[in-house]
Amino acid sequence: METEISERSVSIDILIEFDEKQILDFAHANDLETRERAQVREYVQNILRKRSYLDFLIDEFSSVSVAEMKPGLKNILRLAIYDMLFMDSTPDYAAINEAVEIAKMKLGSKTGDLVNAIMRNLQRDRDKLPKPAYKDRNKLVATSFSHPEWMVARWRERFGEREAFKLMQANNSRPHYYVRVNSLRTKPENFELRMEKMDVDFEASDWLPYYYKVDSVQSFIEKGLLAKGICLVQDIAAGFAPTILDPQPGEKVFDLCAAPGTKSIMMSDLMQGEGEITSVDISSERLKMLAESALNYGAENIKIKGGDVLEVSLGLADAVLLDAPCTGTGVLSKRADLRWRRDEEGLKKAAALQEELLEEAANMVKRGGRLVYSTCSLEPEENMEQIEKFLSKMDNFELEPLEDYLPEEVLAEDGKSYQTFPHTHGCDGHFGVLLKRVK
Ligand SMILES: C[S@@+](CC[C@H](N)C(=O)[O-])C[C@H]1O[C@@H](n2cnc3c(N)ncnc32)[C@H](O)[C@@H]1O
Repeated sequence: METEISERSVSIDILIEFDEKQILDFAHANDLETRERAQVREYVQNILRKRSYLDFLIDEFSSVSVAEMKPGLKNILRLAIYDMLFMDSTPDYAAINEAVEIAKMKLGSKTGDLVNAIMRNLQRDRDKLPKPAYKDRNKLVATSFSHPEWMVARWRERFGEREAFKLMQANNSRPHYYVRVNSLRTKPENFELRMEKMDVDFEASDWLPYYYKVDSVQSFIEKGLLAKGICLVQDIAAGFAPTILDPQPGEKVFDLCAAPGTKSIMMSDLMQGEGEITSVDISSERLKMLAESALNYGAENIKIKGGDVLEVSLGLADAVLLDAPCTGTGVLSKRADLRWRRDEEGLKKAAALQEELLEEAANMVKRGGRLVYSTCSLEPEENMEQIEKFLSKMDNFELEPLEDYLPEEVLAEDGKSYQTFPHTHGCDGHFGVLLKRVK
């Protein structure tokens, strides 16, 4: 019981900090055991995936509105309601008691009483819970599916309502994961034997070699497979950008916006460690992760360079990857926090930065060389519209066909870009193109 309280308590601390500072920091859980840390992640991500709906219920059952509540009380209630309604393993009395204990401990006995009253009200109506019934369709959908209204409005308009529902349902589901074998460390057949011994259910992908779909990466962490560099946790759609860049052993490659580095590591593997990858990123914190991974994965041909892509001078490369910073609307199932951190202004800013970065990246490609632009966004302004703008300014680049590299089902009709969607492809939403410098 005590550890359960601490998992819940730590989850609440993380959620409070997210409300106050927009920072999602799982380091609060560092003192817990591996499994408890995983439980904290589940709580936090699931509560963020259901946040608007949980807030709607709080408003229905409390005399104080959510808008007036301080982050402490609000997040204790969000977790308690989530526990009661969505955690089959938690009986109602335990959901209530633990929330009351945490409220008393963090905010005093009066708040404990308030939490108790609100939760008892909700428990009484547990089998006939109210449903959101706003006249404004976007508000209604946004509350029911726990997405921000601006996102709902644009997706309903672009995809139609049924399709938008499916996308949001996928964003609200627990995602599948992919692991990619690092061939610098082991062979796929040995890796499969290892997974069998670990009792892991896996499915080899027929899209790209070396990828396996798994339900959880927990046992890979526990057995130290990531720390030993045996495999990488990387969504299969994140592997498309390095795949179409197709870096060859001996080539000179720039990975701009490289940290935390999964694409650099994958490219080092594709190049069999021969040639040179210069991995650039503006974040020194994130570059530390890249440096550690490069060591773990035996990716010896990675050279790390801190700095702003708009300012560094690197010379020319055979192949350049620009995995641009973006809104991340394609990865909302794994990063539930992103939906609450993004807005339309942020989308405009991301698109403006991407435009500058792309022009700069293009200047680093030697004649005859390749440039891949990729994002984990679903928004046209960050994807194809960005490329159309680029091509209207630069007559020395052309789009290359991708059917030799990727399955048809992820390609646009002309075969010159890929875009995956969580609800149709069962993986994260990624976009990418391959550009060749022709003169
Ligand atoms: C989508 S993430 C990159 C993920 C990475 N390619 C991978 O596969 O692990 C975008 C990265 O761009 C970096 N970034 C943002 N603006 C930058 C700039 N002006 N110059 C260099 N890096 C930048 C961020 O720090 C972030 O690490």
